[in-house]
Amino acid sequence: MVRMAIAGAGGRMGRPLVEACLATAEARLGAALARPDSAFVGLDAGELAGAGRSGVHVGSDLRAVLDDFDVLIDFTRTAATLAHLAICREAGKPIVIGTTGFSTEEKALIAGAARELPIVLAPNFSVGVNLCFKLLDVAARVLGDAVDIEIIEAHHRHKIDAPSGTALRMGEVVAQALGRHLAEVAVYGREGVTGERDRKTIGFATVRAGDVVGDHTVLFADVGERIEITHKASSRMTFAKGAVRAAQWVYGRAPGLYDMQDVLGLR
Ligand SMILES: NC(=O)C1=CN([C@@H]2O[C@H](COP(=O)(O)OP(=O)(O)OC[C@H]3O[C@@H](n4cnc5c(N)ncnc54)[C@H](OP(=O)(O)O)[C@@H]3O)[C@@H](O)[C@H]2O)C=CC1
Ligand SMILES: O=C(O)C1=N[C@H](C(=O)O)C[C@H](O)C1
Repeated sequence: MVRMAIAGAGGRMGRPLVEACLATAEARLGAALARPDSAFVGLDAGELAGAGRSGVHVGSDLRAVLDDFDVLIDFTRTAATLAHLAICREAGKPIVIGTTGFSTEEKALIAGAARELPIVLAPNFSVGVNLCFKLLDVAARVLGDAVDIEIIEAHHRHKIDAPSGTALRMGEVVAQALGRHLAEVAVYGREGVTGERDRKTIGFATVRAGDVVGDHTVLFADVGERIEITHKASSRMTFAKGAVRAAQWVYGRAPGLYDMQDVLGLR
């Protein structure tokens, strides 16, 4: 039985995370957290998630609940996740991080903490997206430098980072398969007289609209044919179930930086 704490319990991901945790026989909801000034503090976390009474009330101080959980699941904002990570590092608590939008320096900080702590960091916890990462690697190796590669993603109007963490990881997967460095070949949007396309570039296009949960397409376009690998999420529960699975998997592991490919045995 793994006891889990959910950060950002009132958020779009926080609520399905609480629900997924409560619905998993081998997991227990140990704690739920929100900002100190949040109207959710004091509410029953299960009721807030629409999953019925859990007996766990939303708190606002991670240090105060350290004895109540084994693994923290954090899908919040970069600054909040890094603050929670510092506390987990002191306390030796594993952490599952779903937050996206970290800078290179912030990713290095997380990697540093993983020398002392088991951490699962993944831009997408769905099984389908992680399968797509494998398919993209194969597609890029087979198609090679003959094709133009473009990554198109769409998300809801509230998303604050772009391109999505998943789109960036897709870019890294195809770039690595082709022996390119994403930082050198990425093109983030186009405007004006751009000139002809340089074959080695990997283009990103971002759509933000309505309530789109998360769509990703990688387009491999040759002359005469094109291949599209697409994933569409229709429920956040797919991410939440994956994160709860990751929390069960990471508990008791050696320190290290893991991702969902490790959890699913896809590496
Ligand atoms: N890896 C994956 O599979 C997925 C990752 N994500 C990522 O998860 C993150 C959250 O997304 P989403 O749930 O849509 O966002 P929301 O804005 O709905 O939720 C964020 C939550 O974090 C809380 N929060 C923000 N700042 C703090 C803080 N300083 N201290 C404590 N709590 C804080 C918010 O509280 P308040 O509302 O009071 O500000 C809110 O409850 C994003 O980075 C997103 O990209 C999303 C889906 C899947
Ligand atoms: O913010 C979201 O909603 C999502 N963010 C993740 C990302 O940035 O890749 C994953 C998912 O697509 C939903």
